Amino acid sequence: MKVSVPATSANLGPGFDCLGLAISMKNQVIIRPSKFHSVSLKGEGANNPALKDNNMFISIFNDFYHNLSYKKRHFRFEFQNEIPLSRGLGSSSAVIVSAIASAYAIEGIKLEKDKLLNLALAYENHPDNITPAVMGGFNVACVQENEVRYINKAIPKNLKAVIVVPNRAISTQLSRKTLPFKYSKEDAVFNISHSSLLTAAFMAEDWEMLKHASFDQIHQKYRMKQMPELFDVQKTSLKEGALMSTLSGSGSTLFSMSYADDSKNLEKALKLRFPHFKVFTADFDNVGVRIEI
Ligand SMILES: Nc1ncnc2c1ncn2[C@@H]1O[C@H](COP(=O)(O)OP(=O)(O)OP(=O)(O)O)[C@@H](O)[C@H]1O
Ligand SMILES: N[C@@H](CCO)C(=O)O
Repeated sequence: MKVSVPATSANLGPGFDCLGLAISMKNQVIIRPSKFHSVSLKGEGANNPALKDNNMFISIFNDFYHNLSYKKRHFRFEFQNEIPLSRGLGSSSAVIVSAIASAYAIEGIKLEKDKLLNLALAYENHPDNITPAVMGGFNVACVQENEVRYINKAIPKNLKAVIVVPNRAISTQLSRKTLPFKYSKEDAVFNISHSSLLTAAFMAEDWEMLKHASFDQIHQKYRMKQMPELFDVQKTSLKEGALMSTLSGSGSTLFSMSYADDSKNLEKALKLRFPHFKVFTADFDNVGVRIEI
């Protein structure tokens, strides 16, 4: 059985904890019944001993599997990870979503995507990464009485993600601690209006509007101060043809969106200017979690 989940970029500037989209890089796991428990890790995190000894995927998988199955079976887990850890590309959401989906799939129990999303919410209480991880595409989501309410829209092929991954990780938990406890009415109005305009721009496919809508007052500047070079990455991206350029999730990655025709130049300019960071172009993912029995 094979499950794969795409990377995600959350917040998209002003949409703190509510906007996110899926990117075509994935974490994949193959699970087979086996005589003994065993784990193989390739790609991102392969050299991280914590992922072998105390793996979040395996602990979530076991929680669900033991509830769903009366059998006591062992498995071999083969992980192939493309999503870098703690860089703001939804690595934790990918783990949560794939672990829950795998526990159901291995027992042959059908799990609707909406139910999967709501189960994932117990592990990540903001829905902006888990929703695109499950559904793909662009998503606006909020939580009401422990349920995710969302609207989803596919992203056309003529747009690309241009991604700058710094060489330093930022944990979401720590990055949330850098944010103020209170905001002014002006900052609240700024973010509500920009987030609404950005959502409308995605729905109407008015890509030029992203150049005006993607600004934020409530989280990016506080977080980016931890790595001031990111302000420069953002400025360079917007100057070199990005439609929008935002801190991806809680950082440290900078996500830009551009027309496919402009993406090569943008990638080249960023590679030249920031040779110590990983820069690449990716498609968007409009499918979300994939399960092959
Ligand atoms: N492939 C993986 N296998 C097991 N655990 C993982 C894996 N990827 C991430 N994790 C767990 O998730 C943690 C990172 O989560 P964190 O929320 O800080 O970053 P992120 O999800 O990459 O960023 P963001 O939520 O901003 O997009 C890691 O410290 C590890 O515990
Ligand atoms: N909305 C979340 C995304 C990262 O998990 C944050 O900005 O902290």
